Parts: sequence; C-alpha cells; structure tokens
Amino acid sequence: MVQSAVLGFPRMGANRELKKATEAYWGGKLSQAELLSEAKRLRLAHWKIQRDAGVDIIPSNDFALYDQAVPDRYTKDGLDAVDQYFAMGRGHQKGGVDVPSLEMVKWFDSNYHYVKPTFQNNQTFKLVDSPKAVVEFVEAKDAGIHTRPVLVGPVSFLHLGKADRDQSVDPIDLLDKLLPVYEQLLAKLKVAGADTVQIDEPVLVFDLPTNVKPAFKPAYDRFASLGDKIPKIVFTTYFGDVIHNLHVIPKNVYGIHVDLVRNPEQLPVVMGALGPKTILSAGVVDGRNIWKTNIKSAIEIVESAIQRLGKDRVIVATSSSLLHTPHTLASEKKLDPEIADWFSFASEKSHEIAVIAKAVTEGPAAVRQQLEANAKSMQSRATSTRTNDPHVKERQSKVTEKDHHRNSEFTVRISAQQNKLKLPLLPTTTIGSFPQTKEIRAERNRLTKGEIKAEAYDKFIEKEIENNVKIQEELGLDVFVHGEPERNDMVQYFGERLKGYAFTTHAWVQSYGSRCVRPPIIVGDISRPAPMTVKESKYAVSISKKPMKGMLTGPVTCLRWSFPRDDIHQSVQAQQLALALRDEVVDLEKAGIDVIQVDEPALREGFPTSGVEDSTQIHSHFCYSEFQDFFHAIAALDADVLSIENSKSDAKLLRVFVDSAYPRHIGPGVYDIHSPRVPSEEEIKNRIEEMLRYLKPEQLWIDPDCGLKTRQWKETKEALQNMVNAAKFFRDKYAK
Ligand SMILES: Nc1nc2c(c(=O)[nH]1)N[C@@H](CNc1ccc(C(=O)N[C@@H](CCC(=O)N[C@@H](CCC(=O)N[C@@H](CCC(=O)O)C(=O)O)C(=O)O)C(=O)O)cc1)CN2
Ligand code: MET
Ligand SMILES: [Zn+2]
Repeated sequence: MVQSAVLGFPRMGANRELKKATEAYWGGKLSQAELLSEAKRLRLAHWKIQRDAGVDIIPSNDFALYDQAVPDRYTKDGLDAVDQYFAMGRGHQKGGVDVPSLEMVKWFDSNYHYVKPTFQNNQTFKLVDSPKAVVEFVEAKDAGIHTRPVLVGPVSFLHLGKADRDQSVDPIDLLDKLLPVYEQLLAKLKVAGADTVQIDEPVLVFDLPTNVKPAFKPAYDRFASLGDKIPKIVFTTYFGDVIHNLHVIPKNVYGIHVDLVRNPEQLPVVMGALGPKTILSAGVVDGRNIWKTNIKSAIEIVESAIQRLGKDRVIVATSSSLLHTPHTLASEKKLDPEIADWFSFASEKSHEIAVIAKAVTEGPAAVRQQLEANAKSMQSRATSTRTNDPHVKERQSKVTEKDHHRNSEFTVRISAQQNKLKLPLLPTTTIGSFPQTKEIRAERNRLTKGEIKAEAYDKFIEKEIENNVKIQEELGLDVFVHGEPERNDMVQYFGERLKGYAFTTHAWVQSYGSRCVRPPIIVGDISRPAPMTVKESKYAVSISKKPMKGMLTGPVTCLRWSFPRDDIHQSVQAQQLALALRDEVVDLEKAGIDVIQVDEPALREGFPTSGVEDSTQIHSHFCYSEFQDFFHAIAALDADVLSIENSKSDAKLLRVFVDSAYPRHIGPGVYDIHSPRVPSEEEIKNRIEEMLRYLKPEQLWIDPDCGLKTRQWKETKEALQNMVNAAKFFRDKYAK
C-alpha cells in the first residue's frame, strides 16, 4: 500500500487563533496556562483535519509558539521557560531583565523567517527534561492519533546558525557535541512509541561549503548504529533539488524525501542513488503555493517511482511543510467561484495526497469522481480568458536594454539631489511604516465592512499622516515618510490595486512569530489601472517642510511574497510588475515627490529601477537577508541610497562595501525593530562608531533596520529620539 504523508501543517488556526492568543499573552490579557491550552487545542484540531482527510502519516512537533530553537544565553535571567522562549524571538525588557532578541532571517526563499541560533566557542548542548517533540508525540497519541515527529536535522541546525558576535566557532565543528543530544532525543521518542521520524535536512539543496558536506555521513552513520533503539528516519529535503549533493545523501536511512514540485526531473537520478531498501517519499503536492494539484500528473510521477521501486517503497507526500499555505479554502466566501475552483489550501492539499495515494494503491477507479472533478478544474483554468491580457504582452515585447538604466552616473545624480534636498551629514530617516495602531486597523475594518464611507476613511488617513509628520518634526528627522497608515500590508496593498491579482479574506500565512500575511494571488497578466500611492504621498508633501520619501514595494518582492502563477515563468510576472511600478514611480515624480524608496526585501536577483530624473533620489531597502551573498545584485540596482538591515549582524559584514569600493550611500540599520526593547543612545552611538570603521561619513545614513509598523508609539518615539541624538553627536563631531 502506498501511504500519504504531510510534512507539516500551518500553526495559526483557521481564524489566526494562535496569533490572537500569543499577543493577548504578551499584553497581559491571557494567562500562560490559557495560552498553552489554546495551543494544545489547535494542535489537536490540526491533527484531526489531516486524519479526517485520510492522511496516513501525520506530523507532530511541527508546531511552535514562535519558532524552534533555544540557545543557552536566555536561560540565565530567571525568566520562566515560556518567557525565555519568547525573549529569544522578540527580546525582553522588564523587571530589570534586558535581553536583546536574536537575529531573524529568511527561511530559504520563503516569506517565513526563523530565529537564527547562535553558538559560543565553548558551546555545550543539553536535552531538556521534557523535550517538546516527545510531549507533542504523546499528546497526539493520547488523542488516538499516531504521528511522525519532525526534527530539524543536526547538520541543518548547525549550518543555519552562526557564531555569536565576537565568537569565532564554525558551527559545523560542534557536530560531535550536538549528536549525543539527538541520540538521546531519538531514543526517547522510540520509547514513547514513535516508529518513524522526519528529520529535515533542507540545507542539502544548497551548494554546501566543503567542510559541511562530509558532516552528513558520520551523523547518520551514528544514528544507523543505534538500530532499532531509535525510530526509523526519513531524511527530508525540500525547496530545491539534491542532484549536486547526491553523494552525501546517507544510504543507511529508512527513507529519503525529495521535492518533486520544484524539480521533477531529479526523480530518476535520486532513485538511482537510493540504498537497496530505502523508501522514496515523493513530494508531489506543492507546499509553497495555492494551486490545485494536477492529480493526473502527480499520479504519473508517483507511478513512475512505483514501477522502479514497488508500492511498498513509495510514499506520496507534500513537497514541503504546508506551513507556507493558508489553512482552508472553505473560509473564502468572497472569491469568484470560477477562480476559487483553481485553488487548494493546506486542508485541501491534505485531501489531495490521500486521493493520490488511494489512486496508486487501488487504481484510478477508486477515486474516479475526484479525478474527473480535478480534470475539469485544470481545464477551466487552462482555457480561462481571465489569465491573458494582450496589452500587457504587447508592452513587454517593447522593453529594451535602455529601459534598465538611469540617465546619468551616481556622481552627477547625487549633486543634483543634494542641490535640491540640502541634507546634513549623516542624514536620518526611517524605512517607511509607523505603528499600525489598533485604531487604524479598526477604521480600515469598518471601511471593508461598509460601515463607513471612503471619504471618511480618507480623512482619517490624512489625520494619521498629519500626526506622523508632526512627530517626525518633533524628533528632528531629516527625510520624512508619510508612515503608510493606509496600507494593510506592503504586498497585499499593491495586489489589491493591480489588475491580474485575486485576494482573499482569511488566507493568512505565518511570516514570523505571531505576524501573518495574506499573500495576494497572481492569476493573470498584471497591469496598473490607476495610480496606487500618489494621493497619500502628495498629501504628505503638501503638509511637510522636509523632503518626503514616496514608498513602493518593488517588483521582485511583490512577486515573491505573492502566490505566483505556475503557468508562466516568474521572470515574465516580475517584468509585468516592474512595468506597473515604473508607471507609479513616474507619477510620484510628477506629483513632486523628490525621494522615492523601493522596498526589495525579497530580492535575491537584480531587477531594474529606471525612468526617473537625476535629481530624484532613489532609495532601495533590503532586510532579512544575508546581503553579502548577493551583494553584486544589490550593487547592480544602482540605487542612490541603500538601506539594509544590519543591527543584529556583525558590522564586519559591511566590509564588502569597502572591498568593492562601493561609491553610493548606505544606511545600515542601527537598531532592531522586531523587539519592543528601546536601544539606548549609547548603544546606537557604539553601533554608528563601528559602522564608521567601514563606511565614509559622507556615505552613511542613519536609520532603523526596517519599518516600524509592528511597534507601539511609545517605544518608537523613544528609540527614534535616541537615534537622532546619536546621529547629531557624530554630526557635531565632524563639524569641529
Ligand atoms: N507581506 C509581507 N511580508 C513581509 C513583511 C511585510 O510587511 N509584509 N515584513 C517582513 C516581516 N514580516 C511581517 C509580516 C507581517 C507583519 C504584520 O504586521 N502583519 C499583520 C497583518 C497585516 C495586515 O494585513 N493587516 C490588515 C488586517 C488586520 C486585521 O487583523 N484586522 C482584523 C480586524 C481589525 C480590528 O478591528 O481590529 C481582522 O481582520 O480580524 C489591515 O491592517 O487591514 C499582523 O500579523 O498582525 C509584519 C511583518 C517580511 N515579510
Ligand atoms: C519588510 S521591508 C518593509 C518596508 C516598508 N516600507 C515598511 O517600512 O514597513
Ligand atoms: Zn524591511
């Protein structure tokens, strides 16, 4: 019999119950016991959804209140276990305890962000008394559901972490110290009744450094030597192919999982590299997108594996965890039914793998109805007139090389900009958003529900902008922003204003901690029916004495943080978005906006920004990524000012700018915005001083790591005041 497996399920709940409970706990409105019991209720509900969908292998330990991993540093301050855990993600500044949060970075190329483990030179590891993996396995077992626990593999855990600041350890060298903890944990899981575990080693899809590749063999040899004292291991990879690392895949594990949505071609090669008894877990249902699976094609892929390996050596699985998909399509009452019929969210995908497994086990007749309905949906999407817009195609065909460049070089541009803007040395600015208060969200909710008119909402937004301008004047910032109060989200806001997009009401996906996004869905060719941001920016300019930055989300970020189409290449979609945003840039310039920031936090490859005057200053913002890895792409963007997240990483990373003699301006974030913690003036001065070791004062801008929408006003004002004072301190110093 061919079994079906889900690799991980969304944690938030159909109505973001986990988000609401966590935030209520932080706000002192829910007790810890209530939070934990809500979490438990959600886990159970999610296991049942999968069981009822007919899934054979259901994951446990895929749940987390914030994210996985607890380094030693946070165990010292007398916080209890749960607060300690949250302190790691968001810092803690209360009752005399002051701990900064850890760095947060992108989980592969997804919009999920994980807390990066940090290691000390003399790092030791210890298994906690009641490991979460065991507790949650038993919890499911007690509810009559036998699960397969999920663990981050030892090699990935180390390779995805980093040495703590001022520490020099190469994390992978800690493997020997770490493995005994895994062995103990695996043994405990076995005793608790787990027969199989899913060990995630997604770093196998990377081009690994030469000292990391050889780490897999000793690790998995050690596990193999434990025989049946530990559960059987399914070695799990996803988000790419493993062909370039085939030789390091262990031969002595029970099963190997590969992502056949990203790269179906790797199937024959991977099968050729399996040990003689190894099971293949075939990831054929997309864990990263919302399109209904083409069941017929999926069956063909699985059948080709069965032909070579036999039914007992193949598992039908989701390509990755379903964490990156929304909970259920059933909540979407406002989607056009024609379009809704093309989608499948986590709950529906669970059903899909069960159907595929049944089809290959019992033959297609056993699921004839589902197959027919699926074929009909596929046909409907393929032939729909909604997806194709000849005007967009026509415009794309006319793009030339010239459209990719600014008119003049940076030296010419910056003097034209300086003439106009007259900024001081070390100019201060922010990244765009100011606190999205409860009042703003409630007012927008009223508009959505039709309880207030658009004019009333617009007036409300104008008031918010006025307030933001006033606060920036009081703080003494140099380049202002309007604060983005009108935006529900930096991607969804644009999705809602562009033709070719569909958007949802409940399709939330966790981005980090308690924060969620509703990625809009690209269903057809994209174009801009009307200006999207000009009204608010123009108003902000009209009431402010200082330069005002217009604020746009760049094409690559719009693409990557949406659910993209899978029927045309992503580069075509990115170009459509770029053309739409280019029109917006030109309209902002015409409306008198002298500084325009394009946010590209999801950028990993370059994309053009052009078509503006020399004297218009273009800022580009990046965050959550290891910018040095794609520095050449950032440099190629030719932005006048680059703002990058930097406060949590080593200032040494700024060396790439020195080494490449980077000529333009840079604002490396001077403080972390993910934490309610207020950085002191002293702390910010130290950070600026460190940055000045790598960057020239004429080149340096002073700004926070990212936008301030998730913060409260009180801490925002205090932190920004400290930042402005720190900048002024250095400005005075250089003036002498
Ligand atoms: N798309 C995207 N990706 C990103 C980022 C980002 O900003 N956007 N930032 C980085 C970090 N990730 C983040 C992701 C989300 C949020 C965030 O603040 N999300 C908000 C939701 C934003 C939103 O869509 N808000 C809507 C809906 C708000 C809402 O919950 N409304 C209530 C009702 C409101 C009320 O009456 O109080 C409801 O629908 O139930 C709005 O403002 O209109 C949240 O989780 O709380 C922040 C950072 C990386 N990736
Ligand atoms: C994730 S990048 C965010 C940039 C956006 N302008 C903001 O300030 O929120
Ligand atoms: Zn950012």
